[in-house]
Amino acid sequence: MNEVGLDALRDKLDNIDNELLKLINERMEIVHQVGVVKAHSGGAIYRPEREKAIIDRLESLNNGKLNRAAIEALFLEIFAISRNLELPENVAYLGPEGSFTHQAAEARFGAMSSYVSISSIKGIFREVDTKKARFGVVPIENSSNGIVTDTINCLNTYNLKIIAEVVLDIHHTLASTCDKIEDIKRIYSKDIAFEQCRKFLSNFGLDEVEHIPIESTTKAAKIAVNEPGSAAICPHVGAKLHNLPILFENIEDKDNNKTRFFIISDFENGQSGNDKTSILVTLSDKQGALVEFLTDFNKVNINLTKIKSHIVEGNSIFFIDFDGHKDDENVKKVLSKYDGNVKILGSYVKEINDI
Ligand SMILES: C=C(O[C@@H]1C=C(C(=O)O)C=C[C@H]1O)C(=O)O
Repeated sequence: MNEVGLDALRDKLDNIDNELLKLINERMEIVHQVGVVKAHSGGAIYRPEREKAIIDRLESLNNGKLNRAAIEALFLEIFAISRNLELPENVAYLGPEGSFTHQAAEARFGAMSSYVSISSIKGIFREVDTKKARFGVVPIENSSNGIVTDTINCLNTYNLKIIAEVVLDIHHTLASTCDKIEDIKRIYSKDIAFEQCRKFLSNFGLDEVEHIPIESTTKAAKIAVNEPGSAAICPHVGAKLHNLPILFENIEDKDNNKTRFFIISDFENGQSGNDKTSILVTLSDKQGALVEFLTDFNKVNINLTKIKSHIVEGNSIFFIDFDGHKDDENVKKVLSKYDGNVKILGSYVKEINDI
């Protein structure tokens, strides 16, 4: 292409960008007005169900080159920036920087929000409970390692709400300053990451070297970069963040390794038409109690998507997910029977990428 053609195309782009800027600013002005209405009515600024409805509508209208993922990436960033102009949002995540939870937080809250790295799940609940952070992001389960008990315990103890779920595909890398695998004498990572990469480690004789479990995979990269003879199993972003050369990508045993995260806050979502609800249930210690509970859900046509038993202070409780919103008539009906035994943890928009 000659230079004249390029200049003409760039002029077109400049004009489009000028229009986009004008329109986005106009949009921000309206968001501001919505913010004023909400301030009067006491409504929450962040409305995931409304954001989903906008993305669904845009996807159905779309006849250009953008796919759903691209529309989502663009608009979630625009929503996050709008909300942030209204009310700067502090988001507490299970740190350190670059952790999978940090990635989940950024996927939802965009680049403009302010993030606080917290070193424990309980610390995140405390941060949101004391209103130091508006939102908290915590892992709830991994497809290979199951439920995260600390998160269940905190959901049981604190009166906070799950307002959204995020599911991330989890990929691990082996990163090290060593040029040869044989030079690796020890590997740092999180305990569950060692579990998830067992086959890879054994195939390369790395099950024989010392495995040092630490609290986060990104911290593993930070340590390994300063320690000759060591390596880290960490996310791609973690290795990049600490300038640790990546030797192997995607070393996890299962290629559909996923982690589900909850976003917690202190408000409840309205219905979106495509919701999921999480509850904790204590059932009486008599024969058939669980069967009766499940049958009751079946009778009102509620699809249970997850049921996990969990022990809290010696008592068995069930963590249950089902399709529907807590304000749906059939949900209200069935839950009223178990009043006192059920803690509703939150109703939120169901993610497409399920675990
Ligand atoms: C503007 C609103 O508030 C927030 C911002 C949104 C937006 O930018 O479109 C959508 C939903 C909310 O998270 C709203 O509720 O309509």
